[in-house]
Amino acid sequence: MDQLDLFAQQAPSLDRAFATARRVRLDETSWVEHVPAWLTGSDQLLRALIAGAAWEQRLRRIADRMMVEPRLTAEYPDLADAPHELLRTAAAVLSAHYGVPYDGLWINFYRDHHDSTGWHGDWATCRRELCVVPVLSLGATRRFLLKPRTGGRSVALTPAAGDLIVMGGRCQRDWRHSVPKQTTPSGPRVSVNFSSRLQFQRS
Ligand SMILES: O=C(O)CCC(=O)C(=O)O
Ligand SMILES: [Fe+2]
Repeated sequence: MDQLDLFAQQAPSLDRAFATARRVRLDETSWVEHVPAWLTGSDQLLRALIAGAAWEQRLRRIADRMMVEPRLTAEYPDLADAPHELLRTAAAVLSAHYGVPYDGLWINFYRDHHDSTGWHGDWATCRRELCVVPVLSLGATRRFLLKPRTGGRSVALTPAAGDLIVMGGRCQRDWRHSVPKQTTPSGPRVSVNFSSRLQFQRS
């Protein structure tokens, strides 16, 4: 086994202290936090999810046309069905830290740099005024952008493998987020989005 394989097979470890967290205040009531290297040794998890998650090709209505989403998605409304034990541990650590009981997941697979997700707010999973939505990145580094719903300059984050992005406050109402296509070739990326039934209910 060479150095690279040894590194790739490093045992996974979660930073329960969130020591690297950097919070960006988007406006008076919205924020986003970037936690670099929150999960180290994430390579095995990436491979297990690509190989074993229940991937579906979804359609999305844009204007009056149904478009094939340029990514695959696997949804686990019940955390008990999560396709990897480490995701249940991650949900428990996030719940303790952010004070929200995460009990479900949806996972996205961006097969290469052509895959993307357009500007949106997470309506289906956040109907409360204030939500905390963690997204764990695995695999290739891609740009994660946020911009105000009413327009204006975007804020760019570049989550790498094992980084956590957490959107909070009124971010799902007042801001939009996206993962744009890029011209530079990239390998696969998987994002794990944590949901909570508590946040489904309107407040
Ligand atoms: O892939 C990401 O980092 C974000 C995914 C996302 O925003 C979503 O699925 O709602
Ligand atoms: Fe989203």
